[in-house]
Amino acid sequence: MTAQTARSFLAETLAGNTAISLPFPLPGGASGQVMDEGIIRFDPQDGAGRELDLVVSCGVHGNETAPVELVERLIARIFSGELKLRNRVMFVFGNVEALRRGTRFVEEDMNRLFCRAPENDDNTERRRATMLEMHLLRFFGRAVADQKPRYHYDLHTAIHGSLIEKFAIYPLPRQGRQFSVQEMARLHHAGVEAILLQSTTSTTFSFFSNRYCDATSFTVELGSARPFGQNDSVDLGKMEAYLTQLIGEGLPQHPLHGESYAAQVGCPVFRVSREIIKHSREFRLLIDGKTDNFTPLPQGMLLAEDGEHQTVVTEASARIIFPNPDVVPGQRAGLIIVPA
Ligand SMILES: O=C(O)CCC(=O)N[C@@H](CCC(=O)O)C(=O)O
Ligand SMILES: [Zn+2]
Repeated sequence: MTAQTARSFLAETLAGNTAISLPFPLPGGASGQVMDEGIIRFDPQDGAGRELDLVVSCGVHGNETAPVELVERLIARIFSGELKLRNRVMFVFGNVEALRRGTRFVEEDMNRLFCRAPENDDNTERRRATMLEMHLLRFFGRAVADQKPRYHYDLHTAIHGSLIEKFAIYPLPRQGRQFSVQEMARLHHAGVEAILLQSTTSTTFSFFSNRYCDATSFTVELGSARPFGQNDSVDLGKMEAYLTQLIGEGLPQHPLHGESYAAQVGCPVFRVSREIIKHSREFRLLIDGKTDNFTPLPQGMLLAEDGEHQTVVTEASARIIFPNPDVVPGQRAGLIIVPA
């Protein structure tokens, strides 16, 4: 692949071309390397002058294409020399086979397969999740050695309508660390309109990088899931500008005013109160599975039944996120959130 054709890293990946060698140096002076199918990393000319190391992933769900198009644009801008690197960056197209098919997953939802013991890698998504973990550990290993901050943004779009279009899930930082208001404010300036603090363990990609790579990590929901080429209504301008700044310059600092999270961050902040787990095939969600994200739930409402077990909304000012009665038993069928 030459610097010219390298612009279509996404097309090469979807075509199954993994044997890609890149010109050295790239026009802006950076070096690039394809690490694996759909995984490419770039190193700045002057590694010592960098401020942070960054992973931007997308396409962990294959039907969520707007973030994939955003990442493809960033890669093309690095190849052309228009975006000059200050920091190391690795881009990940998460579930390549699902992206080819335009489906959320092939055999199993990959965003439920991180942080597992690596045995039973008996399907496409399990093998891929293990491989992605290895690549992140390897990439961030250098930041650990150099004591540079590590960032991971896992970009998604939602299959539900949403009363708040762009929002981020913030997994609890590793033991002894706190949620950072400055990090939340950065995301708000990047177009995110609400933050969900998640204090429980999880099996998502962002939870993995947070827990095992000590990265500041977020799952970021950026609008509605649509097929490639149909994302004009998803405005990713602010997110693209933010990622451009992280790659080419460094971390913006925002003044924090006021006392509450919402005042300091500039947008509502929620915390996950409970996960609704589908334990058996008898599970019934008593609201429509297509209910918009952030829809308020009246206190006292019977929300779900699973055999004898009933889920009643006990929380005041609760809302629902990601309602999905069709997940396989054992998985989460929704989240109840409350103001933080
Ligand atoms: O709209 C939906 O129901 C799903 C959107 C989606 O894929 N969300 C992520 C969130 C991951 C997290 O909780 O960090 C997912 O379900 O994997
Ligand atoms: Zn997703």
